[in-house]
Amino acid sequence: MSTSSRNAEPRAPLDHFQANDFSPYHFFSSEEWARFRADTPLTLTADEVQRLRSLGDPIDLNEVRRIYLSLSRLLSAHVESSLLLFQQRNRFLSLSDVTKTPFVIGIAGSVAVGKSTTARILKELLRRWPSSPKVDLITTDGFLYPNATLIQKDILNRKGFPESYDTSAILGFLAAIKAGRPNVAAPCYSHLTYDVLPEQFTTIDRPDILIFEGINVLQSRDLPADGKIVPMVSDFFDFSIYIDADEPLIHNWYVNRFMNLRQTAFRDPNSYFHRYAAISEDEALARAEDLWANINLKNLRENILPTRPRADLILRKGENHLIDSVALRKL
Ligand SMILES: Nc1ncnc2c1ncn2[C@@H]1O[C@H](COP(=O)(O)OP(=O)(O)O)[C@@H](O)[C@H]1O
Ligand SMILES: CC(C)(COP(=O)(O)O)[C@@H](O)C(=O)NCCC(=O)O
Repeated sequence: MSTSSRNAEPRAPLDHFQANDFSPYHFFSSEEWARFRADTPLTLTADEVQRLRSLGDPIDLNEVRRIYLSLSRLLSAHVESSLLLFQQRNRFLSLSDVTKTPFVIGIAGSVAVGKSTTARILKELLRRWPSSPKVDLITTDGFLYPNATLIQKDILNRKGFPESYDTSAILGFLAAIKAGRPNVAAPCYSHLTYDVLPEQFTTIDRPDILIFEGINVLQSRDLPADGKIVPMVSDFFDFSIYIDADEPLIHNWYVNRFMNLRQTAFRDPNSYFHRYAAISEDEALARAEDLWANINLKNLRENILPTRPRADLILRKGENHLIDSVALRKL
């Protein structure tokens, strides 16, 4: 069937999900993936998983066992190899007294796909490894320009698009982390006030592992006209994960979450969306659909999904947020 109509839904490019000899990925069903956990112990309880999950994300202990234990085992192998390589390079360069800098894991994907849950579950699993590494988690929303700046630039309705982030600040933050600097400050964002929190920072002090999560972490920058060489955010990553799902599913998760937030967070008078707690269900639904279609879906198609082929690992979700397949980049 031809899809030449201008109104036709563009199809997500799923080519790298079709296993073939030329694909840079290995593909696994969730059942195949689950077997790679081997004897990795389950170190989280059902209560802990419930506390870690975001609103609307039904992840449970079974999903942690099925998907996250294999991931934890794989990441453990990567962290170990990175340490080994670091030691071998120091021997090669006759360096002593050099401290290993953090292993950085990037997590990308659409708004409302469940990146925060994945990031929090991973953080807890990794810090419970026998070596007890120090694991920190930072989200890129703190690096959004404050609403006042977005309004001044007339791009409040482009929140989440590349131009709404202070990318130089992100690069500066990651460069400092990778240089092993102590007490590196990251700005904080509040989904309640829908704005960056002025003068509020999280301090990151030389963790063993840093998880860096956000819709934009695998994006490249336009090359500056002055020919200056600029790194990409992902140049600082040792491993990257993309959380994937079909558009209609993410659309449902976004709209359902918005409607659920009306009964919870939006009731708080400090919520930026407080006014949507009081309007009719139909009006609220129309607002959620509008935010999805005109901001988040647009951003997914234009700026987020195109970064998927850069990920080392793709976790693809089906109905109910359950991961149904996994793609792992071949080495
Ligand atoms: N308007 C809002 N008010 C309160 N919490 C929100 C709001 N929007 C999103 N959240 C919460 O913020 C977190 C991040 O959501 P989001 O940025 O969409 O990424 P993801 O769903 O991929 O984790 C989630 O825990 C979500 O439930
Ligand atoms: C802050 C966000 C860009 C999400 O960033 P994320 O934490 O997913 O990296 C998003 O939640 C957002 O505010 N989008 C703008 C449209 C909306 O209000 O949903």
